[in-house]
Amino acid sequence: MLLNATQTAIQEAVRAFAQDRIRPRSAAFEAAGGYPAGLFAEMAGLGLMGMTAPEEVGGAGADYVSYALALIEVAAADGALSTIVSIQNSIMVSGLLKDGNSAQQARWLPAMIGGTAIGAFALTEADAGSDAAAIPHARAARRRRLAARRHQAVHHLRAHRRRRHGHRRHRSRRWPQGISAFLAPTDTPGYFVDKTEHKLGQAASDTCALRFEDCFVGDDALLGEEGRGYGIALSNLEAGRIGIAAQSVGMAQAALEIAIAYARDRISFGKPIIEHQAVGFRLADLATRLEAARQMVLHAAALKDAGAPCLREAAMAKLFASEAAEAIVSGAIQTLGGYGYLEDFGLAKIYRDVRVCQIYEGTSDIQRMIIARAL
Ligand SMILES: CC(C)(COP(=O)(O)OP(=O)(O)OC[C@H]1O[C@@H](n2cnc3c(N)ncnc32)[C@H](O)[C@@H]1OP(=O)(O)O)[C@@H](O)C(=O)NCCC(=O)NCCSC(=O)CCS(=O)O
Repeated sequence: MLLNATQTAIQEAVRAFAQDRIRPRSAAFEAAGGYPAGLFAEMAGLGLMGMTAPEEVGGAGADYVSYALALIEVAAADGALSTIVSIQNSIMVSGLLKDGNSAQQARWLPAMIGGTAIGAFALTEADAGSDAAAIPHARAARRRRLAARRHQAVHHLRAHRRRRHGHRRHRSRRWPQGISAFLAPTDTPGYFVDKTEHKLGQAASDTCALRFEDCFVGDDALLGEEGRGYGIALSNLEAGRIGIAAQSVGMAQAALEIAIAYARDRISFGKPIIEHQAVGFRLADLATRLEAARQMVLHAAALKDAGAPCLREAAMAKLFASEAAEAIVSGAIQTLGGYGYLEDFGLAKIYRDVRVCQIYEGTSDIQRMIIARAL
C-alpha cells in the first residue's frame, strides 16, 4: 500500500521520537516495571494518546493507517509501551467516543488524550478466559445502582496506578439483558488489585487480577446501553486487533533490523555472514513475512478508514502478524547465534515481549474462529 504525505510524515515523526526518547530507555523501563508519567504527557503532545479522535475533542484526527504506522514505530522501540498506547487508543478513547455519553466523554477524554489518565480493559474472569460471554459474575440492579458481589479475575493494564480507569462487565444468566460495560475509576470503594501478574515479557505494562467486592457504581458509570456490554467490548476489539497486529510488526521490524545490521558487519569464513546463502536466504524469508504482515495490517486499517467491515481482515492481520513476528524475532536471534541470546543485543527482550501478541485481544485460535465464521 502506498502511503500519502501525511501518513509518511506521521510515521517519520513517531519513528524519530521513539528512537530518540523511548528505545534507549526500554530496558530500564522493563527493569523498573513501568514508565514515568512524563513520558505519557510527552507522547500525548505528539497526539499518540488519542490518534484517531477528532481534533474537536483534543485528538490528533489521524486516520487508522497513520495510527497503525505510529504503533509500529512505538513497538519497534518498546513493545510493552505500544500495548498501553494500543489499549488507550483502540479500547478506551475510541470506546468512549463510540459508546460514552457526553458527560462521560467530557469527564474522561481530556485526561486520556492528554496522557494523565491511562485506561485498563477488564473483560473476563478466571474460569471464562476467551469465552468472555461465559463470565459467571453475579450482578444486581437496584434503584439505578449496579453492584458486583463476587470475586472477579480479569486482565488489567496498569500503566499509572493512581490515574487508572477500568472497564468492567457483569453478567448473570438470570438477567436476560446480559452483560453491561462500566467505567470504573480505580478509587471506587470495593475496587481491589489483588495481584500484579509476573509475566514472561512486557513487564512494564501491568496485567493484574482485579476484585470487585461490594463495589457500587452509579448509572453515570454505565457505558452504552444496559445489557449491550458484550457487543461493545467485541466491537472495540476489532480496532484493538489491528493495534496488536501493528505492534507485532513493529517488534519484528526492530528485531530484523538488528539481525540485518549484524549480518552485514559480522565476518565469518572470510566474508560478511549475509553473503552466506544460509543467512541471506533466511533474512530474505523473514523480510518477506514482515512485509506481508505489514501490508495486512495497513489493509485492515485502510478498510476501517473507509468505514468498511474489517472484522475478518483485522483477525487475519493479527493472526498472521503475531505468528510471523515470533518467527522473525526467533530467526533474528538465530542470525546472531550466541550473541542473540544475550541481553546486550536487545533481541532477548523483544522475544519475551512479542510472544503475547498471539494471546491477548483474542488468541490465534480465536482469530481462526472469527475468520472461519466469515468464510
Ligand atoms: C470467541 C468470540 C468471537 C465469540 O463471540 P460470540 O459468538 O460469543 O459473540 P457474537 O455472537 O459474535 O457477538 C456478540 C454480540 O456482539 C456483536 N459484535 C461482535 N463483534 C462485533 C463487532 N466487530 N462490531 C460490532 N458488534 C459486534 C454481535 O453483533 C453480537 O451482538 P447481538 O447480540 O447480536 O446484538 C468472542 O468471545 C471473542 O472474541 N473472544 C475473545 C475475547 C478476547 O479477545 N479476549 C481478550 C481481550 S482483552 C486483552 O487481551 C487485553 C490484554 S491487555 O494486556 O490489557
